Amino acid sequence: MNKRGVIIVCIIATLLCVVLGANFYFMYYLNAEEGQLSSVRALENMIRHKIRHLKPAYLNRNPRFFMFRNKLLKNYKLTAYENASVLWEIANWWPHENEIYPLYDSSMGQLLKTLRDEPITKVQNLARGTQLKLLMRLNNQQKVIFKPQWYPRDFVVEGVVYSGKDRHAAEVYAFYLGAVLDLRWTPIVVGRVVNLKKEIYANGDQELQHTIKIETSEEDGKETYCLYGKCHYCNEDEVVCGDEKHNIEGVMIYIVPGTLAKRRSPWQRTYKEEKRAPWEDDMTYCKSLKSKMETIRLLDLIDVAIFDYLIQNGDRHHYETREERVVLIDNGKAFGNPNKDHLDILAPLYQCCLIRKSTWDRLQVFSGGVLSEIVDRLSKQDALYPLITDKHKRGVERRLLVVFAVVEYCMDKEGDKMFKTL
Ligand SMILES: Nc1ncnc2c1ncn2[C@@H]1O[C@H](COP(=O)(O)OP(=O)(O)OP(=O)(O)O)[C@@H](O)[C@H]1O
Ligand SMILES: [Mn+2]
Repeated sequence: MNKRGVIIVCIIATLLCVVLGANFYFMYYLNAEEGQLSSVRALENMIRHKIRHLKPAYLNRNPRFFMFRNKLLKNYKLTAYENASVLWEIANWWPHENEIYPLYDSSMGQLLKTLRDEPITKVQNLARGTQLKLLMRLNNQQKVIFKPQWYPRDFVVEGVVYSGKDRHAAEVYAFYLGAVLDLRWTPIVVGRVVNLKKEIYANGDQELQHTIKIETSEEDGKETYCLYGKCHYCNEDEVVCGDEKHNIEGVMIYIVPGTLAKRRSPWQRTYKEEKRAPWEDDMTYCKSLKSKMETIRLLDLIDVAIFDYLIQNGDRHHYETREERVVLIDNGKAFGNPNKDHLDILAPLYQCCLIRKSTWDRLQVFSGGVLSEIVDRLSKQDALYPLITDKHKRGVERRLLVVFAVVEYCMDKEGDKMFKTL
């Protein structure tokens, strides 16, 4: 070969290398991505398969349910009381670690009634968190947090899982669901219709009054009160307005006594639609967590994942702890879209394949349509009943089956060692 020939061969070889190299590089990434994608898909297919072949015990009513039903209904029944102060004092002694209230206590029904009936004596904006909320004082004594209604029950929040504003009634639902599942880690919450003029504006401090717009109709002179409040996302164009009697719906959230610490969730989303978090693509994500995090904390977070999956709260970017145990504060972003289930809220369960034995036993008590039914029965007394639409109720049942299916999938993988008693 002459010199020119050698140069041409070299150029061709280099070009080939570059093209092939780039191609291999590209193929490598394609495969890696496909591998991750297929593992998420494979899991979904596995769950689909498991759901089709669920044992009848998961689909039928569990006779053990009757042992719980009457006790629950009795314990949470709104009951007349004499002295609200005494009840508040009792309830403020209740919390122990992350258990906010006792399993059964004759004061519970009375406490619920105080939240419904006691006079609101002072109101101010509460600029904690990012959404509109108020701090209210009941009968010059007990402080509660108030979150107002933004949407009617049948409003479908489109978009990503954390879209939209708070769904006030979800906070009440979460309280009763926690009670039923024995995850008594939520604040005590009661729905209430409140008068924006006579109860909020009239008892509000100056700063709050400045965040309420009063408009008078030129036609009939009728006033409309609209609150925009003070918070990160608050602005004058997004308001909660009273009806013709100035009433608004909202929820009274009992303040959890003690110190809460806020921590970043390991399964936090990026909150950027174009950017995915590591846990979203890595099915082995839990492996490293298991060595970094105490098992009890991990088990708490798995309970939280099941709870959040049932109600479709995909916004637990941080979780809060009380005495080193996880509490379920802020459940307002649940029940956004009844037509869509976000399986990835369950990632802590299917990636770690661990669950507290007590949680697993408890979930099975409420199989066969009973879970949504008992929450419905309990919440019948609430001022906001029905808390959710029938479509959302069916969603809760559908997702409970998914939880059963995922646990079955984990049992195949891990056997009985997936159940923990911590
Ligand atoms: N019932 C409660 N008892 C004690 N503290 C509470 C209670 N509810 C809320 N808080 C405190 O107020 C903070 C804000 O409340 P919350 O998380 O409900 O607001 P948010 O506007 O939804 O916040 P974010 O936008 O971060 O989700 C909480 O982080 C918590 O520290
Ligand atoms: Mn929130």
